[in-house]
Amino acid sequence: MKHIYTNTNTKCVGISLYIYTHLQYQESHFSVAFLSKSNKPKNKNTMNALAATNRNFKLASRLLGLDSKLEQSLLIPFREIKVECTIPKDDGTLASFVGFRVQHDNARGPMKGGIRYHPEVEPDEVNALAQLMTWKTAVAKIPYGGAKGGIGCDTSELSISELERLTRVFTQKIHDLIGIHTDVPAPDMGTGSQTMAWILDEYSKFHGHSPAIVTGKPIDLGGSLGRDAATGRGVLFATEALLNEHGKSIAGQRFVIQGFGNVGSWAAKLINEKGGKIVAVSDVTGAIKNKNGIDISGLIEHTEENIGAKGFDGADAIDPDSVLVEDCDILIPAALGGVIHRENANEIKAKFVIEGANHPTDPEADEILRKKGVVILPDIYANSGGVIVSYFEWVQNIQGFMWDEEKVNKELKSYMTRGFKDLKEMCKTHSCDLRMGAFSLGVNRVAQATVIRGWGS
Ligand SMILES: NC(=O)C1=CN([C@@H]2O[C@H](COP(=O)(O)OP(=O)(O)OC[C@H]3O[C@@H](n4cnc5c(N)ncnc54)[C@H](OP(=O)(O)O)[C@@H]3O)[C@@H](O)[C@H]2O)C=CC1
Ligand SMILES: O=C(O)CCC(=O)C(=O)O
Repeated sequence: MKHIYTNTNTKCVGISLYIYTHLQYQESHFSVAFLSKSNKPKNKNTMNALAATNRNFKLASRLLGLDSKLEQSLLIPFREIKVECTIPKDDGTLASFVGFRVQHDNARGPMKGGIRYHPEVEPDEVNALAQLMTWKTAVAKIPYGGAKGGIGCDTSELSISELERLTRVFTQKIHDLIGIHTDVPAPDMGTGSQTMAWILDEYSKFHGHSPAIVTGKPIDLGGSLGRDAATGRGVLFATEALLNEHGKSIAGQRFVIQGFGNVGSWAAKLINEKGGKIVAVSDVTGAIKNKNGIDISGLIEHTEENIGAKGFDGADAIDPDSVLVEDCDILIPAALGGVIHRENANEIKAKFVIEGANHPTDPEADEILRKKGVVILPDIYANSGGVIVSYFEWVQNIQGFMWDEEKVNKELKSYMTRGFKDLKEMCKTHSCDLRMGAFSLGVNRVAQATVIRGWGS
């Protein structure tokens, strides 16, 4: 059953500050880069991420008629880990960060989910994202549970060597709580294949060479062909499945994409190749618009050279806050959570919202959009392409056999197509929208596994 676990290595930031200042360092040499935030939403217009996720879970649980004890057991995380990570910065001073790994549920298999590096990483959000991973892996019907991790840090303020030291310290603190058949991390916002390579290397010092300990790693270390593009490709397949049902195709549709990192840029490229027109894009540097369609290959080159979309010649700069409400047919949020809320939901022009990001839509906005007739394809299905190909990567590592990219993409398409069919079936059975269809599909599969194991009574 689930255990609430307190890691003995965990120290609160206050204690570590005391120890270090009294050992050898002057307070001026020491910066605390992150302090745990309170249990409040980041944005006054949004519900706390965990409260919102719990709410959706409980609605699904009631639809399924789950017993209240089983409901409690499914809701409480298996284990919550919080660790202090102190590194020497390049200038010799020390900086402390707080890292988290929340392992939500393992009834269906090893827990799986990304590691996020972002200033807004805080316990409730990591908890919510871990829970979403449990339902996502179940919707995808891959043999995993759910987890998520993160470090509260601003990657733009850290050098590559500082990021490497931070990742290695974090891995040292959690290595005995993750494992190939226990909990397998992957990239998320602010992390990528290089981060996974450092985790693999550090973990392997304790446990021997272990390529399957992370997914989304470089191909040379056992990564899978197609994993880099997988979440964006999954977004494409999910969009195609939804449009097909509405008698439409990608060609000629006008898209707006918020976020131009791994998910947003791959989704843009693949949608563009299918004839979709990307009319506005944003990232942290700003937002741009071209009603005739942005040249996506040119924008990818520009972002690589200039570290951001700002200043791209082939489009006009617009207010980043307005990107979500730009005129378009399909909106793809592919950055942060809680960006669609009660203050902007009414202004959204898109007829379809495809959730590339995790938890981009606040429950109040969900309701407003539903009343407006906007169809939302929920995160736990729409962005599941990443974890599906992570599963293929893990399988390849365990088999010691590499698949070609064609096989990876073909299998991904077949998993995404099956997921959409299962999701629609659930909507029909329970007369509910796509979000509740996805939640009830995921929750039902995890509940069944829990009961069969004998944990549910
Ligand atoms: N990577 C994966 O496989 C998966 C990711 N996801 C989810 O997709 C989302 C994006 O992740 P991923 O693409 O991996 O992350 P990346 O770090 O690769 O990219 C994030 C993008 O969001 C942009 N961004 C950050 N803050 C803002 C903001 N306030 N407004 C507009 N853009 C912003 C970043 O801008 P800049 O580059 O300028 O900093 C960057 O373009 C997250 O919610 C993640 O959880 C879901 C499933 C799998
Ligand atoms: O690939 C994975 O294991 C997890 C990706 C992830 O974090 C997500 O789907 O949100």
